[in-house]
Amino acid sequence: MAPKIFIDGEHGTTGLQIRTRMAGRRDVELLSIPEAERRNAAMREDMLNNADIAILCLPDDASKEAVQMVSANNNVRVIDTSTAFRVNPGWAYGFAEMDGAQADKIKAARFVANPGCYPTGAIGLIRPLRAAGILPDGYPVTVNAVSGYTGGGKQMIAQMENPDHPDAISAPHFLYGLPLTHKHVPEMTVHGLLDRAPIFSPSVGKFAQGMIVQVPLHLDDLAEGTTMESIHAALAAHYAGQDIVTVVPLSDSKALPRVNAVELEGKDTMKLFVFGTPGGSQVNLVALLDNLGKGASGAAVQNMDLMLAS
Ligand SMILES: NC(=O)C1=CN([C@@H]2O[C@H](COP(=O)(O)OP(=O)(O)OC[C@H]3O[C@@H](n4cnc5c(N)ncnc54)[C@H](OP(=O)(O)O)[C@@H]3O)[C@@H](O)[C@H]2O)C=CC1
Ligand SMILES: CC(=O)N[C@@H](CCC(=O)OP(=O)(O)O)C(=O)O
Repeated sequence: MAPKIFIDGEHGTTGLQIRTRMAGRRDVELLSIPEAERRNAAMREDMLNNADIAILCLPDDASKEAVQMVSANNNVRVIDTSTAFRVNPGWAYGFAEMDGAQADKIKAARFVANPGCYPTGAIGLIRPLRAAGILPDGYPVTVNAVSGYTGGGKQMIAQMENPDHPDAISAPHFLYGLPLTHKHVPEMTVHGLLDRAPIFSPSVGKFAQGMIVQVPLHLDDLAEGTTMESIHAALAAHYAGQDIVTVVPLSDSKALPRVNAVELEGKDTMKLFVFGTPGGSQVNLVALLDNLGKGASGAAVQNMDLMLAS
């Protein structure tokens, strides 16, 4: 019998994209409730407890309630796409490529926390350099990023697309998270293996799906002898043997005049770049992804497939 999957929040931005990715799959059975009943707690509880895997695409508080609804039922495994459980040690962090053991942890887990979109890029760049001893303790890491507006869910989509919305946003590009306390900082710190929280400055552009995450570094303050080439080699070695996270060869990135935030729209992969001048003293590490692809829905489906393979 095909495993049963219930997407709680299936009519929201992340949920809809997961459903689209599952369309036509015969190896799983999708449980569903009508859009008008999406907040019907009794129906949701019933679906949640009849699923083999429940994928939660809800705000944090609703995710916590949903986990309560299934906590006593060991037959149900959970993938949560919210921020609620990402630094909870009882949950496997759903970024399979972040180190060699992570895919097996996800396969075996009952509870999997899908990463945030920005942390996917930031951790993808930082963690291999911490693990290789290139990025030393105490380094003042900064993370600057731009996201497509779908990252803000149904509410921000309406604000950006409907000029008559009472809180319409007309800016083509804006900074937010200005108090520097964005909810993704703990996750970047813990899973980036950082001993010091990064300064994180997010922004949104007037495009639906896409994301650029930048981590600029001074080579003089890294492990002795670190070069642009050695950083690239460490990233390339870390991500060898799979094709979801790729490290763009230096010979290719050197020839690029610009990086297009929407290049990977609709894709579930991530590209990493090392920019700078050979022999120079600085590099800019860049991650390119779709906030709803590897940054959310694509990662959730990848995690579901790993769990089903166990
Ligand atoms: N958008 C993105 O790029 C990313 C989103 N995420 C995370 O995914 C989760 C979902 O976000 P997103 O899809 O963007 O949000 P949306 O607002 O687009 O969708 C959320 C859905 O959940 C429903 N919902 C809200 N509260 C409840 C409740 N109490 N009970 C049942 N259903 C409820 C909403 O219904 P209603 O329409 O009635 O409000 C809506 O259908 C969030 O935790 C978000 O942080 C993670 C990574 C990236
Ligand atoms: C553009 C935008 O608003 N982005 C969201 C993050 C999207 C994401 O990764 O979702 P989680 O809430 O699940 O972490 C934000 O900054 O809150």
